[in-house]
Amino acid sequence: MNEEETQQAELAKQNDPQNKGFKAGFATILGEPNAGKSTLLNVLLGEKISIVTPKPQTTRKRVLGIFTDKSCQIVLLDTPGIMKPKYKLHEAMLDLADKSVEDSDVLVLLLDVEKYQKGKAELKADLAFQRIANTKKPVILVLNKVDLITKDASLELIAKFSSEYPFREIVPLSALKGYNIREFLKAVVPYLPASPPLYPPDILSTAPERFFVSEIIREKIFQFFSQEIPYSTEVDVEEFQENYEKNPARKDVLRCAIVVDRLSQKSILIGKDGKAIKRVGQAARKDIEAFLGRPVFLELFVKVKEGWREKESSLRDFGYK
Ligand SMILES: Nc1nc2c(ncn2[C@@H]2O[C@H](COP(=O)(O)OP(=O)(O)OP(=O)(O)O)[C@@H](O)[C@H]2O)c(=O)[nH]1
Repeated sequence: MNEEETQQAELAKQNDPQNKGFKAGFATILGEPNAGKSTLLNVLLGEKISIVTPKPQTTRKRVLGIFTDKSCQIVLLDTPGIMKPKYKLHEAMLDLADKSVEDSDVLVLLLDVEKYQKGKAELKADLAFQRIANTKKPVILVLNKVDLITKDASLELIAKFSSEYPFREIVPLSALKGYNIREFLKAVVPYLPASPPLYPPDILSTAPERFFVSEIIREKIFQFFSQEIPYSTEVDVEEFQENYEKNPARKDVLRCAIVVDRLSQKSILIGKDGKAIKRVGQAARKDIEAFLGRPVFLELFVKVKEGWREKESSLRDFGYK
């Protein structure tokens, strides 16, 4: 669908009397790094649209995931994991999270229950909770990863958290196992305003394809490199030639820069005889082709932008501002 067709579909829907009783609105998912926000978003949408890795802080920009069924549309705002800011990059990420909160009808606080069982951690120490503790918006608490604790432990936590804050609902679930996802939807929908769909029902996200391309490459870097490399890296899709649609004998061409923070990181990313970057490229190309549903030629190269995480201009270029 081109932009004009999308707008027409939108208008047609707004005038459709069958939309009576429909609810639509924005929900922001907040949690500390690794709580499972991206996993939840992906299971809700049934497609891998937010990157998931076992390392904390892999989500940086907010992804607009859109869940639509017969009676509702939930526009999900995925926020970066809430942490103590160390770099300007982190401050910009937290500003994005605050902006998502402001734009929401309902907030979803996600906790990793394993951290909380047997009094190991306290709700008031959770950085995501602190960020929204004074909000007037309705907050739904999601206890994620209940597959890792006993039923009794999960009931104990529900009782404890409900005495600590007036959560509108508390939903125990497992995003990874897909357990209790329906309950989650049922908890969110009452807090959405009566409204026709805000977006056409067949789209899952408003982010452009090049965004997903860079996210997939970033995911591979997180998988294949350790220590500070992934956290110092940004991926910039410099060229996206869409050849395949016009001529299926020609692949789309993607030229992407992996931007690093320091010169010493460049040789690590490239690896001996270019082996490391080749591995990233091969794995990313496979996933990009699966995501786009067409063959691509992927060219990766490394660029050094000294101290980019601290520079206002670089943060703006990469869309954090
Ligand atoms: N056992 C279990 N593991 C889970 C569950 N949900 C997520 N995980 C795992 O927890 C890790 C972090 O999940 P993510 O979805 O990337 O977490 P996130 O909150 O988006 O993390 P950031 O991107 O760092 O903000 C991954 O290894 C997931 O597989 C769950 O319900 N049960």
